[in-house]
Amino acid sequence: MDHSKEVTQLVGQLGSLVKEAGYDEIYGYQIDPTGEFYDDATIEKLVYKLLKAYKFELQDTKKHIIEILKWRRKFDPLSAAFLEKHAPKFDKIGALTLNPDGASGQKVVTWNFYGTIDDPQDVFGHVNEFIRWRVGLMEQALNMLDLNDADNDYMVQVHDYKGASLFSMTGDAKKASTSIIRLFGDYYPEVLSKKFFVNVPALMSFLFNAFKSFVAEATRRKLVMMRNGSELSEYLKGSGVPKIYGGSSGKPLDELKLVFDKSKIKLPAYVSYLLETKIANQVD
Ligand code: HEM
Repeated sequence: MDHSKEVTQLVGQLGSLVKEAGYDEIYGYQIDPTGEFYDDATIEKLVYKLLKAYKFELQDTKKHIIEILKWRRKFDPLSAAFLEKHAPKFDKIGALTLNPDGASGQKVVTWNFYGTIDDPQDVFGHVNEFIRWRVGLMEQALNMLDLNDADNDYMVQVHDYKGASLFSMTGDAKKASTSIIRLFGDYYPEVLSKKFFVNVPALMSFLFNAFKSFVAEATRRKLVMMRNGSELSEYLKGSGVPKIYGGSSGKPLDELKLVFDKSKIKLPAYVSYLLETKIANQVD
């Protein structure tokens, strides 16, 4: 179905949404049509994505855009991704890889190893610290997508639960998980192509349905659970995927990790501008 009418209508109203929210950036793109970093073609793609998330209902989409903008103004996810230094304990439980020869929607992959956590209180007990790190990983992955490339405008997320036990599913872990699930559901619509859960211990597989109940319906359909890591290759292949998961890379995930380093990775112009402005204001 052609939705160009809704896209045009919504693009025409972005200026007023920006005014109402007091903020003009979503997923690193400037959405104020009068702004110097505004790019028509990209914003049309972004607006299409947002409309799709809310079933092409204009009023509902507008309401959600305002909520997303207000949340981004307050939470500052770009800072979580590109400025803040997160505790080294998080390095072990998350990674971002690129998978350039992967299938459509499978060129950017985030990984979480929540089963390797020895001390759940240390990781999930300070929930804000955890949330800022997890959102930062999400934003770094978003930054590697290209909304103008129909093969790279969605990402894959993998949860590897190797080593997980029911003892590690503490109250803190449950609270942190449900907070992230809600936050991703509310503020990151239409970014996932698939989310895979691998090495899920048989005794914990019931958690799949338990967690799924918190997830929005459209996302629920994208979740796939499997017993072993190597089964992942039935769904995800490529040079950004290590052999233990059935991919074609001989390197372990640690070596494939994309580490954000400003000197090596060029951030989009508007993201750089916003970050530089923030740094300048901190110095003043
Ligand atoms: C030690 C045990 C576990 C911990 C600490 C944990 C942690 C988390 C966290 C932090 C999230 C938030 C989303 C994210 O970070 O991407 C999440 C989501 C989720 N988890 Fe787990 N989890 C555990 C076990 C399991 C198991 C065994 C399953 C079964 C497959 C499972 C299924 C899910 C599902 C379906 C979601 C929602 C997906 C989403 O909306 O992102 N979890 N979990």
